[in-house]
Amino acid sequence: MSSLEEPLGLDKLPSMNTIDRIQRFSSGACRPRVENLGMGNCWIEGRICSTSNSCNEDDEETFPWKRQTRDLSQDNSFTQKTMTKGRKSMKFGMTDDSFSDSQSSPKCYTKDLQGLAYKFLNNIPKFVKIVEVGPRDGLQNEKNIVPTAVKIELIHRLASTGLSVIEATSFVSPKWVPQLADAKDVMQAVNNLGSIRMPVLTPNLKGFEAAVAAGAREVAVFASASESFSKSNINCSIEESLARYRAVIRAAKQLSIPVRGYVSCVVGCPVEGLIPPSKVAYVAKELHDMGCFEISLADTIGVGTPGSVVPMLLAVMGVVPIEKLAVHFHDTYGQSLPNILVSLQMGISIVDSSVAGLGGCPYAKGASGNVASEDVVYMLNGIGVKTNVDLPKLVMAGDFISTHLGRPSTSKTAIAFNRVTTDSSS
Ligand SMILES: CC(C)(COP(=O)([O-])OP(=O)([O-])OC[C@H]1O[C@@H](n2cnc3c(N)ncnc32)[C@H](O)[C@@H]1OP(=O)([O-])[O-])[C@@H](O)C(=O)NCCC(=O)NCCSC(=O)C[C@@](C)(O)CC(=O)[O-]
Repeated sequence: MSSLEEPLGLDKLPSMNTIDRIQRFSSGACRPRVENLGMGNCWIEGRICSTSNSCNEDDEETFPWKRQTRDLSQDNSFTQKTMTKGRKSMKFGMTDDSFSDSQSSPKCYTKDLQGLAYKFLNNIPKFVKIVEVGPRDGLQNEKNIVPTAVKIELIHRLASTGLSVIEATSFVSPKWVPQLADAKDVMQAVNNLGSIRMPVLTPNLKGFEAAVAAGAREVAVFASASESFSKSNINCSIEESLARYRAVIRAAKQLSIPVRGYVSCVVGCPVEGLIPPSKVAYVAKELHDMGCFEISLADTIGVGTPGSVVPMLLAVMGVVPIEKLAVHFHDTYGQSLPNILVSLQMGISIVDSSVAGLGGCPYAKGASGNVASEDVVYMLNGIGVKTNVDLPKLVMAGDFISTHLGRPSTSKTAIAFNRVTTDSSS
């Protein structure tokens, strides 16, 4: 389709000439050009290090630069030094001697880069489950009613990308969310899509029963860490909502239906401002204890940065096992990707996102679209994390719904992909 389908990855480096490689990476202050690194392919060969001696921490005789890296990493200004030197000479903080060695040994030089990259990306899970929320969170805020057939087609297109979880719709009051008043029709049309999980939002027993009648095999309940948002979104206090969800979960258990739990406003609330991490941890623990198999922590209005997300995650990780936690970011301030990256570094391996960056909550003033699924997959590809999602197909699903909505996708990856595709075909 375009040069993006043949990206330059470090896995391809052995077939490249060393000088060519250095020129490519050192020009442009180390910034990869999109045509080189398109589709976010991983250039960190052997990041999965369990099978590779090259990442053996103790193998300092074979790879003496590792000792140096470890020393440098104890220095607070390590990163800055590394980047500065890297920009100038691609030495990555090494002495001139070690660089000369590397030059005389291309293999070693490649391992230097790989090893250093591994240091930074060491803790990131090898597989991330993407929970696609576009058909629900993405569309719920659309003013013009999207035809049911378009919603169904979107879900089918998303299903063809390899996504394993697609949040299909909500069984909420149509007076509150008119856009999803066709939940029953949507669910009935997609509830047989093989092994793909299709959770739907259920705010109470009434919604749960309607969802099950329409064929839902997984549901989600949604509480908030902010009293004000709880009131404006589901018309009850946090405690009242937890009592409702206990009833939903009891009913779900009887039918062996898994229940996902959301905590909204995990960083900030449009009314209350900053939300204390302890409050988030409390609600997350309640949902977990009552039987939610997974807890999605949602920065509903997208105000979080790694500075506020890390303490929040630390608080929740203290009370809910990390493998049960998902993150859900809205991109109001463009912080979603750094927030996701830091979440992954902390061990989170489930990420919610929305195709084409659709989204927003009608009851959260200031909420913007969710992080775009295309951008998340691109980043994960780039750091060698598997998702099993086909990025070109995902971009096409985003194009489909964006065309229908009559506005461009907000996914930077989709924009870049489409630009390169257009350029290369003209
Ligand atoms: C929870 C309620 C229903 C309470 O709304 P209420 O008005 O307090 O409900 P009620 O129990 O008093 O009932 C009022 C009417 O609604 C009906 N009703 C009652 N329940 C249902 C139902 N399930 N499905 C269909 N109809 C329902 C009920 O039958 C009755 O009908 P009437 O007698 O007037 O004809 C309402 O506030 C509601 O539907 N809220 C949902 C709002 C919503 O969907 N917001 C967006 C969700 S996004 C989110 O929360 C954040 C998240 C998850 O995306 C993560 C993030 O980014 O933060």
